Parts: sequence; structure tokens; C-alpha cells
Amino acid sequence: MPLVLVGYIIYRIVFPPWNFPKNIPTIPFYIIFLPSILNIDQTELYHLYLREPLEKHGAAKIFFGSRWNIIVTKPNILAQIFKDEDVFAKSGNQKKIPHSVIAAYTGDNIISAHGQVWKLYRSIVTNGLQHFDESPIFKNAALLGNIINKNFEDKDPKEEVTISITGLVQRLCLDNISQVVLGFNFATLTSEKCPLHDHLMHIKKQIFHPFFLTFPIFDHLPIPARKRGFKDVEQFRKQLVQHVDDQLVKNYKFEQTTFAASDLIRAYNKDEISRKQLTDNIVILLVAGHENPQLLLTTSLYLLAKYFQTWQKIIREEVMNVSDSKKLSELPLLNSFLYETLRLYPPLNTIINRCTTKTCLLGADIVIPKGTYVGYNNFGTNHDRSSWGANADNFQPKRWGDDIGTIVKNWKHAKNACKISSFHGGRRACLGQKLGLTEMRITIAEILRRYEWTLTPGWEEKMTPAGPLAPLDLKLNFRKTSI
Ligand code: HEM
Repeated sequence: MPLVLVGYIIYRIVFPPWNFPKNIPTIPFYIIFLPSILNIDQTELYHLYLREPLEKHGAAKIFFGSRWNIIVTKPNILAQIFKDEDVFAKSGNQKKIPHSVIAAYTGDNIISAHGQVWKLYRSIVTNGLQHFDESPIFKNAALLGNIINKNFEDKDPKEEVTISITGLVQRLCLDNISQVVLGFNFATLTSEKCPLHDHLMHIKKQIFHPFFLTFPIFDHLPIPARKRGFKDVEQFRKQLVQHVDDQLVKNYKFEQTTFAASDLIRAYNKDEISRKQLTDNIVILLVAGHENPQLLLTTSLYLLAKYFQTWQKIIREEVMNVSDSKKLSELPLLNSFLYETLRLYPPLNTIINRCTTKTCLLGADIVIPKGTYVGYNNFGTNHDRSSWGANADNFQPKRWGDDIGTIVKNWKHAKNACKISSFHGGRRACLGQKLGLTEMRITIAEILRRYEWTLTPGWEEKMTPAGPLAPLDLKLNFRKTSI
């Protein structure tokens, strides 16, 4: 009997369900294991196994998260998914894998909810995410510059210092999101010890464990380490909301505060959302609000290092005397650089969180059964040669245009046409785009004014093997600017 069961499980992993469409290719199930076995990253994996079938058919069957799914890259098909919300309904981890540690962490939130519940969440947090105080972002960018500066103590100012970027950028992004959106300060840039930060680092290791991400089904088993994971996640959620409560609710001026978190608390006080919904959304604002900018900033610093003699130089000259946020958003070189970075390395690569509510037609002739998980592959869409030409893989910020009017027009056009999907699109487009880009401009400008940097010799030029996309364990060599 157990042998029959094992045989059945293997069959379910190796072959897509019988009712999946036959007229799109099947990506071999084993490719998700390759980055852990071979030294290849997710962009190399894409070029080796995904590009050809996806550029030809625009969609493919892929095994991920204990199940077979369909991923889509072609703009016209993607547009259909983004538009037809009722058929391709959002169905996040809370529905897909409700028993998993990751679902216990983020719960039912604005990103994964569907229908009326999503509308309610969106109506609550939109204002705070669109209108925010930029001063903490300026302050934190300066603090980041000071931390880099500390590495020069006892050194000849002309010397170079090697800095590991990932942790540093994460601290910056945590302080930004907590101060701008959640109404308290994580204070990882200013304090030696930050228990909430340590706790977050600890649970991230449990949540993003590659084995359990690939096979969340094993979270059903009473594995002691996973049981601890659930407990740690619950404790972190409680502590996080406690910080928000302490700073906002106990603030005698609470009613005048305009943070997205204040609006969530007001909705909770009016019984519009439950305590769990309040917690789920505070957690997701923290998660999306620090991880995605962290990835984008890391990739931006990497590309500026790689194009040290060209783009780093000319953008530094452009930002040298500009510190006003609006003026930064009007600089052609800085902004075309950012759009090209978002195109080449979308921080969120593959997202599979929609489930068909009925049997339906995808594109002209792909019949998808009800209950199928459908997702998108941003790297594929953003590198598709039929949208971006033969040089789609090249770093060419100039492709966006020379003057800011043309650059912004091309960016908007590419997003509307679903040729670039790094921020999703349509009604479910990212609500933090403005905040994320503001953080990028302010921070990059500050660091460019103070430092020059190159890739550290010996750092292996690789991206993350799976999941969020960014350079892996990036190391940079900094020198104080001579200008
Ligand atoms: C800067 C880099 C960022 C990137 C590349 C990015 C990307 C994305 C993507 C791809 C989605 C759609 C996810 C899906 O399909 O399920 C999304 C949604 C969302 N993002 Fe971002 N994001 C970024 C920054 C932020 C920031 C700073 C926040 C602030 C909290 C944020 C808040 C949100 C929210 C609330 C949604 C859900 C929108 C909805 O469904 O109504 N994002 N983002």
C-alpha cells in the first residue's frame, strides 16, 4: 500500500493533471530542483528551460508549491488575467496552502484577498500609501551613508572598503517602511540591538526554507522545527502589532496621524475589520514594504557598480546638486536607469496566486479547467524579444528615451500594454510603487553624492537561485567621491 501511495505521489509530481491544456508546453518538473543541485541562478534557469517554450507559446505548465500550475508571459494573455478578476481570482497562500508557515505569517491580506474583502482593504490603506512623509527616507539615506562611512575609520580616505550589501539595505528598508507606513521606527540603523529585527531574521529563515516552499504539504506533518516555526511567527505578529499600537494608539494625537497603519486601526476600531485582519494587513505592509524595495535597491547598486565608468558616473553628475524629491523624479538618467533595472531584474519574479473560478479560455485557444492556479513570470515578460527586440537582455536605459516626458510616457505605455509587469498592472497594480521609487531615488542620489563603488573582485556575479530576484550576497567596494 505505501508503495502504491509513493507511486501515486511521484506520478502527480512528474505529470500535469490530465485535464490541463495539451496545446501549451510542460516545463519538466525537475527544473525547480536544479538551482539547489547545480550552481545556476534563476535567470540562467530561465534561459536554459523556460525562455524558448514561453516565447513561443506565451504560457506553460509548471510544477511549483506542491502542485501543477500555468504560468503566463505574453502581454496579451497577461492583460486578460489582470483584467478578468472574477475568473482569474486572487487566491493567496491563505487559500492555496492554509496549513503552511508562510500562510500563518501573512494571512488574509490586501495582496492575496479577492472581491469585496480586497476592496475594503484597498479603500483603507490607499491614502496612506499614496500620501506620505518623505522626511524619514531622506534621514535614513543619510544614516546609511554614515554607516558606510564608519568603515573608513582608521583608514586612508583614498582607500577602498568592502561592504556586504544585503543586510545593510534590509535595515534601511525596514526603517523606511516602519517610519513611513507603520508609524513606529524599527531603528535598525540607529540601535546596536533590535529584538524585533532579530526575531524577523529568525522567522524569515523558517518561512523561506527552500524545501518547505517547494513542498508546503509537509507543513501538515508534526515536525518539531516547523511547529516552532508556527509559534515564532505568531509571536512576531503579536509583537509587531504591539509596536504599532504602542506608537499610534497610545499617541494622544492618534486621530491626526495619517499612516496607512493608522487607517487600519481606525477601521478596526469601527469594527470594519477584525483583529486578525488588522494584523494580517500590518504584516503584509511590512513584508511587501521592505522586501521589494530591498531587492530593487540591491539590484540598482549592483548595476551601478557594473556600469561604474558609464551610468554610475553620469547619474552622479545628474544628481549632484539635486536633493528635492520632485526634481529627482524629473531626472532623465536616474529614472530611465530605474525603469531599466525594474525591467531587467523584476524583484518579484514568479507569482502564482490566482485560481480559476470556472473552466475558461486563456488567449485564443488554451482551455483551462476550473480550480487551476495561474500565475505570471515577470522575468519572462520583461525579457520577451517580441516586446523588447533582439537586445531584450541588454542593459540599455536609453531604450526608454532621452527626455523625461518620453521616458515616463514609454514607461506608462509598457505597463499598460503588460510588456513590463514588475508592479503587476490594472486594478491590482502595486500600491507601493510611488513609495518604492521615491525611496530608490532619494537613497541612490545620497549614496552617489558621497561614494563611488565597484563590484568586489572575487564576488561571483550571480542572482538568487529561486524566489525573490536580486544579486546573491552582493559585495561592493566603496571609495569616497573625489568630486
Ligand atoms: C519597490 C519595489 C516593489 C515592487 C517591484 C512591487 C511589486 C508588486 C507586485 C508585483 C504586486 C502584485 C502582487 C501579486 O500579483 O500578487 C504588488 C502588489 C502590492 N504592493 Fe508592491 N512592490 C514594491 C513595493 C511596494 C511597497 C514599498 C509597498 C508598501 C507597502 C507595496 C505594497 C503593495 C500592495 C499593498 C500591493 C497589493 C495591491 C492590490 O492587490 O490591491 N509594494 N507589488
